[in-house]
Amino acid sequence: MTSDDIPRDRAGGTVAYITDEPATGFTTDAVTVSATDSVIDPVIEASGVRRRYAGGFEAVAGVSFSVARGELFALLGTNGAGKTSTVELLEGLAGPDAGTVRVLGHDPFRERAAVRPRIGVMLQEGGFPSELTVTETVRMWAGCTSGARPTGEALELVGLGHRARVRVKQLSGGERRRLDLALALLGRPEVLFLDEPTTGLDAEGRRDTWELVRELRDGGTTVLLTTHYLEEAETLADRLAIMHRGRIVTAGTTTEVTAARPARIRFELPQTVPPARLPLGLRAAAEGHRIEIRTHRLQESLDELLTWARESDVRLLGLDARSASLEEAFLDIAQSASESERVAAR
Ligand SMILES: Nc1ncnc2c1ncn2[C@@H]1O[C@H](COP(=O)(O)OP(=O)(O)OP(=O)(O)O)[C@@H](O)[C@H]1O
Repeated sequence: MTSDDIPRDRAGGTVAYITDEPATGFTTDAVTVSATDSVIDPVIEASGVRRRYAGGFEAVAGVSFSVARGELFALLGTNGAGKTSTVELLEGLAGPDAGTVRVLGHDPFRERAAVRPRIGVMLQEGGFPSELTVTETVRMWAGCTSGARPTGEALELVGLGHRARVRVKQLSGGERRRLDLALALLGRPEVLFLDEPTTGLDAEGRRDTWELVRELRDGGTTVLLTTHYLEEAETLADRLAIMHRGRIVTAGTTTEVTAARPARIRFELPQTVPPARLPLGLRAAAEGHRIEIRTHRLQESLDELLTWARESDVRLLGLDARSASLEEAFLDIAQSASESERVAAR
């Protein structure tokens, strides 16, 4: 890497990469990752699944993953990556154009009657009759659900007990999401599909929902979650997959997904200390006093930096060192995907 390649951060400082590290970019156009390895007792299985819409656009282009009983699996992805299109196949709302889908050992589309009573579905948009009250809506739904929970219990579960008599049209966006969740939980499902369950919820509502989802998972419910909130996936998911343009480009536990990304060390040098004085292995371009170092050897790099600072009597201002987050991994994927698309378009 030459100094011309060194990107500037938003604060106008310098980003230095430890150069003897493995490449971290993804080749999202070429890679299709399978997340089916070593899953014992799979409850949800997708194998080589494809879905094409009218006009021939392939929204799901060969997706494979499995979810074990009692596991919480998160499907993440860029906008339009194909998450909802995939989940709808698992929910039995459509059949795949190729590949196989199994839920609780059945084809959810062809054997809908065997699967539907055992799953709970929270769609991205519920669409309730707006004139009914919250209670009437739950009762109506309970009429089509075998072994439904009592209405009050379902509403208390999602923190809507105090809104029971309110008309649906008077609920806030966040309250409607909670009502959606109450309906998905009515039949005490073995498998729960949650499509962006906390969109529109405030911070407290989001945390309450996380708590509830965690309790359900701990009670043995298998959960497939799609979300745009990376913190949500990081907090809840046992494993996750990241989709882009119809394919899974990386999958695993949060630790596995972030392990390949470099950690960051940030600090500011006093104005009297030029960056060129940094040890050779950590040296940034000789401009700017805000330094960001990316490294795959966080402990060694930090050790080297702190030793140098102590021996040179230099105070590192605002020192911050952290491993890669899921958000960074995600942004890495989105960025390298756009770059490979730009190259392909040339
Ligand atoms: N009924 C449809 N007909 C044609 N194209 C569709 C249809 N539904 C979705 N698509 C397209 O398929 C692609 C995948 O959409 P999908 O909703 O599955 O993505 P997503 O990952 O859930 O997106 P988001 O995160 O933005 O909700 C998008 O390009 C979308 O425009």
